Amino acid sequence: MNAHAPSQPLLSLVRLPHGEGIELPAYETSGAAGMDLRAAVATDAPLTLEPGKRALVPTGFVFEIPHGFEAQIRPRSGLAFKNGITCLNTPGTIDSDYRGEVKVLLVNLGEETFVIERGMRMAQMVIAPVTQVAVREATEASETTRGAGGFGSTGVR
Ligand SMILES: O=c1ccn([C@H]2C[C@H](O)[C@@H](COP(=O)(O)OP(=O)(O)OP(=O)(O)O)O2)c(=O)[nH]1
Ligand SMILES: [Mg+2]
Repeated sequence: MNAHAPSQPLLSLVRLPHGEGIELPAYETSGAAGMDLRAAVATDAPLTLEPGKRALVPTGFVFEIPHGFEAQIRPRSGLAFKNGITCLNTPGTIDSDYRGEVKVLLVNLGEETFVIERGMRMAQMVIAPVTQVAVREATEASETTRGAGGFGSTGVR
């Protein structure tokens, strides 16, 4: 389901040679927040991820994120729960001006070796609006009730 309504921001994808035959990212259900990303590893060379090891897994695409948005690469909860596979840098940040291949930094926090095969839905991507702020240096910050309290200052109950 990749139909484009005129008011929707448009994500353009440029397929790389090793992405040939990989399905485009898509929302799996009508209310899905994320689109699943598939692994563009070679069919005859699946990626073996030993416990404790990490790997940068290709998606096979250059993404042109619309200006004013970012893509956040996040783990899939099923892979995390069943296999201990997660994204090391979650959420990974894809800038709207990035024109390289999007890759997913997976890490195996499980006890078993995990094999990533071509076409496997390995992670998901959420497109989110970004606000770029103006920055200035100031001599003092405004007063608040919280003040400098943090890191558990309000308790747990
Ligand atoms: O999971 C990720 C994270 C990043 N990137 C790409 C797209 C992103 O726009 C670029 C830079 O990412 P980031 O800013 O997180 O990395 P950095 O270490 O700060 O590198 P740079 O100095 O290139 O910004 O790398 C990915 O393909 N996958
Ligand atoms: Mg950066």
